[in-house]
Amino acid sequence: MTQLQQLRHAMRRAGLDAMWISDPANVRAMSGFSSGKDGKVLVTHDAATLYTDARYTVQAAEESPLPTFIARPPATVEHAAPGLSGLRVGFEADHLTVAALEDLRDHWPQATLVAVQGLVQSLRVVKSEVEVQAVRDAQALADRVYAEVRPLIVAGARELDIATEIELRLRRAGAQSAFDLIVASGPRGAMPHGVASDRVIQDRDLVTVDMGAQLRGYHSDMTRTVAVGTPDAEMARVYRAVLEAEEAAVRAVKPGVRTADLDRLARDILTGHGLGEAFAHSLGHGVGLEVHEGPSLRGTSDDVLQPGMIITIEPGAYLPGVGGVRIEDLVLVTEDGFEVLSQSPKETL
Ligand SMILES: CSCC[C@H](N)C(=O)N1CCC[C@H]1C(=O)O
Repeated sequence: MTQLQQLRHAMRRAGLDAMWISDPANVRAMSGFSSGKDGKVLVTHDAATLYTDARYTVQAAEESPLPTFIARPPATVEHAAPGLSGLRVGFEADHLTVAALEDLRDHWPQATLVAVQGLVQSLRVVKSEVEVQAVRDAQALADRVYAEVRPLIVAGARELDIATEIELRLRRAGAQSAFDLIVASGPRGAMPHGVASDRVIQDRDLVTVDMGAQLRGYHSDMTRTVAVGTPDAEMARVYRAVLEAEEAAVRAVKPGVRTADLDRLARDILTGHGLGEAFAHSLGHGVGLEVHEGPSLRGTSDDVLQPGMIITIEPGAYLPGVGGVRIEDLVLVTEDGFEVLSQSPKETL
């Protein structure tokens, strides 16, 4: 079943006659149009239309099988209005701005607008073979770039130099960075989102490199923490604890497992090493058209692993004023277990 067919089933279950899709990743998922932020999709039970403007006439025709209406707002919503009279139309409450909602209300007075959350996203958590291949290719590229750049992580280099090298190599390969590159050395390692700064890497630093490629719209995500010279004994201990938690959580990945239980497993190991408080975020997340998408590997999540999900396993320990460690793999949930997509070597400290 295509994602569009799945969406129509989901719309029926939610009592919706139509769905106005504005979230860029959802626009891309439903239409194939890659400039999702400048597109909208209207799906009813018997039609689906892509709306974008004249800057994208050629691109939309090349990328999307959907009939396309080229116009700028408000002509787009005016075009849709007659067909929506008397219908219950869902909109994406976690994306549409208040102003855009007001606009829909003004132009579709005969429709009942229904706030919907996560409906299209839920159809994206299990990946098709084509999607898995796209993420696989993105990760393979990231692994290659990491191997090229790892030797440059030495005392005297700036975090920004490392990030620039990674970015340049991704660009040359026709991809781009999946997010603002995290290169956090020494005490900056205590920042889970420590994007590369002009700090000069010092001997004995641990350096956390969190990187991903975005290729054909799909993302990868991987973290390695590396040592420059001989690290402090306490940080080496923290590294081994995080590695133990990461590897144990990866090994536990299989269909039917609750993601909250995976988070608990990693957290308990870190707690056993006195690092429970230092693990300041969830164990991971799904990866696909967005770098952060479902399922959530949060302690409070009700998500359950299914074959075809692609997730990160990324425990960390962050010690303010001292430093930090994070180790992250990108993992495909298979029919009987898991496959680790990220192949870059991890250091033994
Ligand atoms: C801004 S994208 C960050 C990618 C990274 N791998 C990641 O997902 N995380 C780093 C810290 C925890 C986790 C997150 O929840 O952001």
